[in-house]
Amino acid sequence: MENHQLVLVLDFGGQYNQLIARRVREHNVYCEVKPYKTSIEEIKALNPIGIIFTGGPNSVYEEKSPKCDPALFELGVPVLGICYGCQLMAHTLGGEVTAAQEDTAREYGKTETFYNTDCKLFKGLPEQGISWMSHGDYMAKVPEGFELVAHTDMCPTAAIADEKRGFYGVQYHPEVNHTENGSLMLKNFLYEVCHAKGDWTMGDYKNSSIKAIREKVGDGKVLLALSGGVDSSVAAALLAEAVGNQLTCVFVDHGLMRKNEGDEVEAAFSKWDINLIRMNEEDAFLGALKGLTDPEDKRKAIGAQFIRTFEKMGKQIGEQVGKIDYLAQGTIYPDVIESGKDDAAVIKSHHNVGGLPDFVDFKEIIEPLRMLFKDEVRQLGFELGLSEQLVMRQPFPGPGLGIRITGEITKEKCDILREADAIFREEIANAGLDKEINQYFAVLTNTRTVGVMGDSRTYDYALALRGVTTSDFMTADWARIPYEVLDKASSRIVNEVVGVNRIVYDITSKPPATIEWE
Ligand SMILES: Nc1ncnc2c1ncn2[C@@H]1O[C@H](COP(=O)(O)OP(=O)(O)OP(=O)(O)O)[C@@H](O)[C@H]1O
Ligand SMILES: O=c1[nH]c(=O)c2[nH+]cn([C@@H]3O[C@H](COP(=O)(O)O)[C@@H](O)[C@H]3O)c2[nH]1
Ligand SMILES: NC(=O)CC[C@H](N)C(=O)O
Ligand SMILES: [Mg+2]
Repeated sequence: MENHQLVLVLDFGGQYNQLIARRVREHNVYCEVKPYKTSIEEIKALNPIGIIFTGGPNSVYEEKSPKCDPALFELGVPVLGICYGCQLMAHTLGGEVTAAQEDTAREYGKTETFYNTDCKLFKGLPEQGISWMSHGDYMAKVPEGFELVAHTDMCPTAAIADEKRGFYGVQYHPEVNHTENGSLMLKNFLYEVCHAKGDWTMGDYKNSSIKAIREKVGDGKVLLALSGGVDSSVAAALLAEAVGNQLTCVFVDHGLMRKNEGDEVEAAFSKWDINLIRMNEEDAFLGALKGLTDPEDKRKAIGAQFIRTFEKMGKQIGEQVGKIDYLAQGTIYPDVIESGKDDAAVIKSHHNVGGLPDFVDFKEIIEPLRMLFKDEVRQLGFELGLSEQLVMRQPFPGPGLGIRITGEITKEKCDILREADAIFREEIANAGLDKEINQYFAVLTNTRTVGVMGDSRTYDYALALRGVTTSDFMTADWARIPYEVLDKASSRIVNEVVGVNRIVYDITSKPPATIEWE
């Protein structure tokens, strides 16, 4: 996004890093998160208007803890350090950080904090408020040139500033909601200190993406993987606007779709002015999954089969329209992060990122939404004129029922799950809860349990129902679905679906669980 000002977030392994990026973008400034190891050359090339250091689990005085290049402080670019980032700045510039002693500060949670509102960071804000703390280390000495600009009862160094050089550090977490006015403190850093123009809006993003796609693709041809979900539909609308009929969309019916999904997608997109091809690949996908039980193996098999199908389609379509160089996908930021980008742990390999095979037979993969969060994608969808019904759909993962069946995947299990899931979704819709619950579905466990039906013993699958509320799908809470709705869904499923004799409801949040079971 070379047309926008950029704030760089350097990631030291904190828990709230994505939240920092969100907050910055909410203030209309484009922001990217990069690993702390990013070289000084790369940072210079990015030309950021400001740099934010995140928190992190380490202690700066330990030899092996992540550090930054001191040259970073010579760039003339303002820096805001948060928690570990603040301690690192102090440590690097000649201050001293130690483990907190009993009479100094070890603070956790909501803490009354006093601010010096002459400092730019706190300009126009109240002198007192709650901040969210999470630290066991303490800045015993702050570097030369710095002043103390906030304190708590326990901690004299709740915030430090060297306003001349534009360096600020806060011991608390301004990015979390628990910090009163935290978002406005970040805004002050962006506008008062970094002099941001506020040039990141979805309208701008749309226009500059369209321009960038046109420049890249020229008169080349693009194959877009269209699932009918929110992300790829928004990507399709963007590409259609950018390159018109140089675009062909392929919808793969992999046999792991929900009930009637294939027909619905085909019907919905037949109204669009795009070339759409529906491809039935059930045998290929179920074949690739045969005998696999480990979730990561299954995800990787599905990811690889997707690409093989796209390559096959690329060749076939290429014979009619000319060679296809580009494969486009609706990959979004959480897909990238959760697949273990940079130093983050691999949670699960999303089929379109970590599940990609090593070799992909296209010149390039185009992913115009790769830097966006889900709600930003939705905003872009509205900007492109897509209907609310499409933009606000609940997400459906690319591997489909493949990650909702534990153990080996067979056609029989897919059929059982399809029926049960359709009933659950119907009951949620009947209860008018389909907008409130952000994602809801059934999961077929690999556990069979004993039941009694019509006076005889059954030994069938236990099925789980899952419903979550979330805005960004990075964290989620389980939905408090009324008992009557669960009751209706449960009794209908055991009565109508052969092969299921027990229903459980999943009451775990994310973290510690994830939304999908695999
Ligand atoms: N059945 C499919 N056919 C073609 N492409 C697919 C299919 N399933 C997934 N993809 C590709 O993989 C990408 C990632 O899938 P994902 O489910 O995250 O996104 P989505 O389906 O577009 O949106 P949503 O998250 O709302 O379901 C999609 O954007 C699309 O490019
Ligand atoms: O396209 C996708 N390919 C995948 O491999 C994949 N894995 C999870 N998801 C979806 O991502 C969101 C977060 O899910 P988890 O909490 O299970 O990681 C939820 O919305 C999941 O449905 C996927 N989507
Ligand atoms: N949240 C953080 O960044 C913690 C920083 C450091 N590990 C401390 O305990 O003080
Ligand atoms: Mg999807």
